[in-house]
Amino acid sequence: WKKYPPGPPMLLSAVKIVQCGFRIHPDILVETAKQYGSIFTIWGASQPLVILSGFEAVKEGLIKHSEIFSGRPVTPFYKAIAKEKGIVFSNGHTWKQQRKFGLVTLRKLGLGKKGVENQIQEEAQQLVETFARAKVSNVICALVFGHRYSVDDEEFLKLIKAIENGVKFGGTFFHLLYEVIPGIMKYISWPYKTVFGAADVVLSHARKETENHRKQPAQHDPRDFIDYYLLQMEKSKNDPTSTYDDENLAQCISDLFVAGTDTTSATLQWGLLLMMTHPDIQEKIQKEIEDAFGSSQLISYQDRKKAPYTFATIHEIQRFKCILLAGNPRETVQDVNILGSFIPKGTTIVPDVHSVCYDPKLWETPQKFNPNHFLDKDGQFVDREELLLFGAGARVCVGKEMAKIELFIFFTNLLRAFTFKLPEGVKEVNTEPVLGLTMPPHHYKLCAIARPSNS
Ligand code: HEM
Repeated sequence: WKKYPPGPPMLLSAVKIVQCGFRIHPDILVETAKQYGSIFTIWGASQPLVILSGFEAVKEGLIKHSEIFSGRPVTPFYKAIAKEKGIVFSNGHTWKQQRKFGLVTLRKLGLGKKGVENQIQEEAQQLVETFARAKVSNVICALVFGHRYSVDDEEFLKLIKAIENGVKFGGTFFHLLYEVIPGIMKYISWPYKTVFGAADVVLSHARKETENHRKQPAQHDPRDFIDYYLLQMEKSKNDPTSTYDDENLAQCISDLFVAGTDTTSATLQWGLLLMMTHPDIQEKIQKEIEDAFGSSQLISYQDRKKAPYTFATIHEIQRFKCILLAGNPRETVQDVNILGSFIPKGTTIVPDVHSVCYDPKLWETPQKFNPNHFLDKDGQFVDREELLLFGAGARVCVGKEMAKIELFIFFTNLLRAFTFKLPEGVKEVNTEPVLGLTMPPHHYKLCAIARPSNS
């Protein structure tokens, strides 16, 4: 029996989870921290979970002991889905090699530079009412497959639906049941058909695109992620330590879609909802955008410096409507002592990013939407390390730069083109999140009024 940091008894943890309808509410973790301190243990579906609560504990774990906390727990369900391939659900040598390749290749393809930015600008030009998920996915399509899809392409819509279904399943009752009884599918398979089917759709699509690329090899001038990967496979075919193979490639592609679509689109959906409920802030942003770029100038990420209030608001949207239930789980790869607590090797760690977003010690008005949190007294943007929405340390989000560019360019173009209001007769909008691993708003209707200079 290993020793873990203190926390509520096993039964109490289980009761709380059941009380919440098998969907842990982020507030439970904050409440528990008040009683047990910033490092405590709760008993999850099949094993103890050590929670790091508040900025100091999360930073100490993810940044100061970056390597020790760099493992990813691979639970029975995620093992069945991702087979420990790719980036998100791999560990050790495979993870190191695939992650490094992913980062380097995304950078080569123009992450943070011109390439991907042009793609994002192109998508932003086509702002339509069904923008969010489809537009975000199309940026990844262009990067990975080398082409985009029309938003009504059936195959593309199938892919987006599959990603949505995959993400929605995380944290549900049947997900937790699988983690506790991995053999459950032998007895009841129907709850799992949709999610395994969704994983199949994404992986089959990845394999089909890979075959198409093989038929037209890039040779010396790789055009996209798949081209780079195939060249790397060829280069390292005699290296016995190589993990570059078809299965890792398909899983990397799936990872980029699944990790990069719902996160960015949920943030944008919250952004528009908050603009509807805070018309004064929306107006201020529109004025800033108009003064800086007029009504037609192409907006690039570099331009964020000319729009500090807008950039600060995007960060505040991320803080105030933190889309992560807690933070992506990690695993300790060796025994460690942090802030006086001993945590054994192989423990699942949940960095509670939510608690950091609302920590009254860090934010002037934690419960209020307030872009000033990211502005200095002269109205200039201040980047704050306490905003840990992309994780931190060895496993920090691979798409962080890309997501930042997307959020800025999509958001500014949307607000330049439209004013967002509640539809006629609607007085209120539900501002509670849909509980899950990623937490978007509930479906809502908005009224997008074309702004005079754009109509
Ligand atoms: C607003 C948008 C996004 C948010 C909030 C977000 C957040 C995160 C978080 C919290 C993690 C876990 C980090 C950790 O373990 O500490 C992560 C990992 C990851 N993200 Fe993102 N992400 C976003 C967009 C993207 C995009 C656009 C891509 C790809 C193009 C992407 C690809 C990945 C990958 C591959 C990982 C796994 C890294 C690893 O395990 O080594 N993400 N992201």
